[in-house]
Amino acid sequence: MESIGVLLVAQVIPYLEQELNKRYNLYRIWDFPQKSQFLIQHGASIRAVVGRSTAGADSELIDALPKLEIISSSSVGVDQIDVKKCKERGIRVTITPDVLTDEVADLAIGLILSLLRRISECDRFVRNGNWKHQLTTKFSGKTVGIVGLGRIGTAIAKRAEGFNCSICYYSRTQKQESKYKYYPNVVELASNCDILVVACSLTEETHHIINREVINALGPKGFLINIGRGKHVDEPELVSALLEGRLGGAGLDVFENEPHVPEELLSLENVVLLPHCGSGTIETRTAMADLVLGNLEAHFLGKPLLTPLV
Ligand SMILES: O=CC(=O)O
Repeated sequence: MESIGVLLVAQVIPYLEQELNKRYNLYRIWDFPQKSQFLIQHGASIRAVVGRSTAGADSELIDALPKLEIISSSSVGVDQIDVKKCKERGIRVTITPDVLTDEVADLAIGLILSLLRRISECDRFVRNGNWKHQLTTKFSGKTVGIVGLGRIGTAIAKRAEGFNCSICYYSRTQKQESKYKYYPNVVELASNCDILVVACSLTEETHHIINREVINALGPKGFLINIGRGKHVDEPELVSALLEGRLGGAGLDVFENEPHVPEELLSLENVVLLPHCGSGTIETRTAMADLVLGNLEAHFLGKPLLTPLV
């Protein structure tokens, strides 16, 4: 397999990069300052692309790789991949579902606790030599509204139940098997919960699903948690709602234009800001890497893919 050309389009954990390098003829896109030059020289030898949540393969890249057979992404989201084009061209797409569900759900609960109990802020007090006691907000028993009751949304709901929270949700269609209260639109969900958690995938329909109306419905005592994608939220609207006190607070693992974080958020104490690290544990990133490697191996040996999307 050493002769198979594989293009790595994003930095991944060293283990994955080393394994890819051992097994394939690996090209790292960042080694070539002129991407267009790289594509002219090597585009025709690339049979696989490996990406992650921050970079995949858009239509332009796919067009420049005539021999591309498979895109193996170390992520559950595919918003960086032109999936429609892959279907048209018969290019397989694999992702890393399930192995990261617990991690992302754990982080959502961590964000909720940090935001409501102001754990990050209190830590900053103590580090600065202050011993300030302030009253915060209780999490146990609150109503948690979840946008998108898929694998991750369900795992968050289960964890929140452990805090005696009432759970409600919005998704495109009501889940008949779910015991949680369903709202047919996000504004109604936001009006009826204390903490709104965004856990759906990013599609054209869910782009800016959290808009001014939703934020206002959540209100000055409401909290927004986003562990999905930055583009789920109309970020300028979120920033002005926080500055104007129309929203109680926000816990954000993702931003609209990563790694850019709106300047205004940096000085607010009612926000917790994380660098898109939902699945970022050694255990989970290693499991994701193994799935990427396993999918590539299966493909090139002509075996069934482990976690195919397309
Ligand atoms: O953001 C993380 C993922 O899509 O896996």
